[in-house]
Amino acid sequence: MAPAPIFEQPNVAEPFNNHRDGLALEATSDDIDQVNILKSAMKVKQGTATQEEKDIYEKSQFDAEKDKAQFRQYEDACDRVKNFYREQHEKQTVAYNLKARNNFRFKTRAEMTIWEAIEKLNTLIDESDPDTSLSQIEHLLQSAEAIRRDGKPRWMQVVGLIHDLGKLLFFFDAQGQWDVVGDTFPVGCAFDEKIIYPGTFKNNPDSNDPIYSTKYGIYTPGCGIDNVMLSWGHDEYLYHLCKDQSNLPEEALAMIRYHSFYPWHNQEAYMWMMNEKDVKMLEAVRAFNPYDLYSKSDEVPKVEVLRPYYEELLDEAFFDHENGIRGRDRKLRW
Ligand SMILES: O[C@H]1[C@H](O)[C@@H](O)[C@H](O)[C@@H](O)[C@H]1O
Ligand SMILES: [Fe+2]
Ligand SMILES: [Fe+2]
Repeated sequence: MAPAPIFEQPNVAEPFNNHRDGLALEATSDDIDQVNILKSAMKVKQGTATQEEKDIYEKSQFDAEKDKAQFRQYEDACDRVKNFYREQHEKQTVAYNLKARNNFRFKTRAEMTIWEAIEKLNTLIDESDPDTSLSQIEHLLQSAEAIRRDGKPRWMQVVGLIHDLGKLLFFFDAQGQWDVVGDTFPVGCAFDEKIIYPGTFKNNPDSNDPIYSTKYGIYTPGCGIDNVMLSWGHDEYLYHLCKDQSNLPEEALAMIRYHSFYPWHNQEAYMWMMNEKDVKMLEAVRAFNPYDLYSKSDEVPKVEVLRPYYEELLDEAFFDHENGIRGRDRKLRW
């Protein structure tokens, strides 16, 4: 018997980002003009990115082969990283994930602009990351700048700038860092050996569950990654915020939602979950990954010099067409 749906089941028959089109339908003609200007500014067509500037799939400036040996060396990582993952792998259960999602849905934790969020995040030191000694704001700007340097679309530069803002969760409802940062993995089915430190799942209660410990668990092959419950953290949190409150195309939303799902986009685990849409989304997530990872060695960006440029991008990506508020000024619900 198929298990009952236990978490958000997006209606895959509806066009993605239908929330935007829904708004446009109820709007006045002035609003519709504004939405159209905005859509063309973002080069968004039916919620999907068009090919503009340099193709997002065109090779990045980074030499992935050379850089690979430099980053994500978990075997050599310090105890801080190893302890982080031991705790995370023990505590990310189906039960916890249901609770976290439920809690998320019925609450607004803060109202802040994107730049306020960037500044607030800056005090966090990510315990899961073996590679960066830079602050969060520097990491975000480095990623964005690398995407910009390669001539990628403006919406993708925005993804670089915001992709880790979900780590703000740490200052709200989190139980620690284990439910905020680190790589993600599905819960509700067997933990794959390709997840880093796979041995640390043995104390996760779901490892002994008769259903969750089977290969497919509560899922069916081809169910689509959007229908899978990935361990709760900064990706999922920011994805929901952007889906509801931004004008970003679906490729951007996938980059945000799956950027930490290394077992999938980097190790080819869980391929059996994919549906047709995921083939395209995997390409997008992979196109983004080098900018997240390899930009960590670039020079330190000058925040105040770069800010005006990125505020213009935010104006487009977060333009509030209901109330006519510039994206940079918009107080988002966090
Ligand atoms: O340590 C890092 C960090 O927390 C990143 O923000 C996350 O996206 C990565 O997947 C993780 O390995
Ligand atoms: Fe991240
Ligand atoms: Fe990142």
